[in-house]
Amino acid sequence: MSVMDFQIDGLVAAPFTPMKDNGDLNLPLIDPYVDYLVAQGVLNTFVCGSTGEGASLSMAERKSLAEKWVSAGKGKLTNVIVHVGGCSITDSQELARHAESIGAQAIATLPTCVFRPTTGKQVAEQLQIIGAAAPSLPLFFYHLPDMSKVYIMVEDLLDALETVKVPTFRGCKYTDYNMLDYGRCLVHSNGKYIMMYGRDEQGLCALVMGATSFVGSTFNYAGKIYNRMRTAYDNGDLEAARKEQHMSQHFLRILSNHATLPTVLENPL
Ligand SMILES: CC(=O)N[C@@H]([C@@H](O)[C@H](O)[C@H](O)CO)[C@@H](O)CC(=O)C(=O)O
Repeated sequence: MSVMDFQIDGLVAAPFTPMKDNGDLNLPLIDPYVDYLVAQGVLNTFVCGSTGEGASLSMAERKSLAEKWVSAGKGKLTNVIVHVGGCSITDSQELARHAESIGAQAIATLPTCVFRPTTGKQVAEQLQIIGAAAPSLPLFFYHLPDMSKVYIMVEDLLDALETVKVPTFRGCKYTDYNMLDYGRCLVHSNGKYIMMYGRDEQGLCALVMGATSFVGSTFNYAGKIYNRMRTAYDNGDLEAARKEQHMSQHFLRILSNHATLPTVLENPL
C-alpha cells in the first residue's frame, strides 16, 4: 500500500500511559484499554503523544509502549499511530524506524523542542529527515503550539512542502484553536492531506469546516459523545450535534477547574 492510500476516519484516542506506582510501565493494562476504546467506537490510537507523556519517557519505554499498542490492537484497532517527536531528530529517526519495524500504521512528530524551528520550511526539513527513516509509513506533523511553542501557520508548512519534498507526508494532527489556519490548510490541501483535528471541545467547528478525523484525549472515555455528535452532524441534525459538543465542553470545563492537564484528563478513568 502506498503512503497516499492511508486513510483515517473518525476518532483517534490519544491514550494515557498506564504506569505502576513506582513509575514503571504497566503494559498488561493496555489489553483491556483497547477493548474499552473499541466499546466506545474508538478504533484508532495516537500513542506516546502529549496525553501519553511520550516526551517524558525513555526511548526504551516509548518502544515498549508502541510495541504493546500494536500487538494489543491487532484485529481490534484500525490504526495505531506512533508519535516519535522530541528534542533529538536522531532519536526520532530511531523511533520512526522502530515503528515501521513493528507494523504501526503511521507515525507523527512534533517539531523539535528547546531548539525549535521557526518557519514552515524548517519544519518541512525536519519532517524530511524523520520521514526518510520510515519510508513505508505515512507521516503526520503534530501541530501543538501551546506546548511545542512553535507558532508557525501550518499553511506555511504546506507551502514549504511544495519545494522541500517529503514523500511520506500524509497530513497533520492539528491541535490548536486557530480555525483560520485550519480552514486554510483544508482548502490548500484540497483533500490531498488528512487534517486530523485535535481540540475536542471544538470538534464540531472542525467538522463543519470539513474535518473527517479527530485526535483527542477525552475520546478515551467520552468517545460515545463524539461519535453521537458526528452521526448527528452527518444526518443533518445540527441541533443534536451541538448538544453533544456542549456536553463535552461542560465536562471539560468542570475538569479544568480541578487540576492541570494531563492529570485531570486522566482522572475520569
Ligand atoms: C494538549 C492536549 O492534551 N491535547 C489533546 C486534546 O484532546 C485536549 O486534551 C482537549 O482538547 C482538551 O483541551 C489532544 O490533542 C492531545 C493528543 O492528541 C495527544 O495526546 O497527543
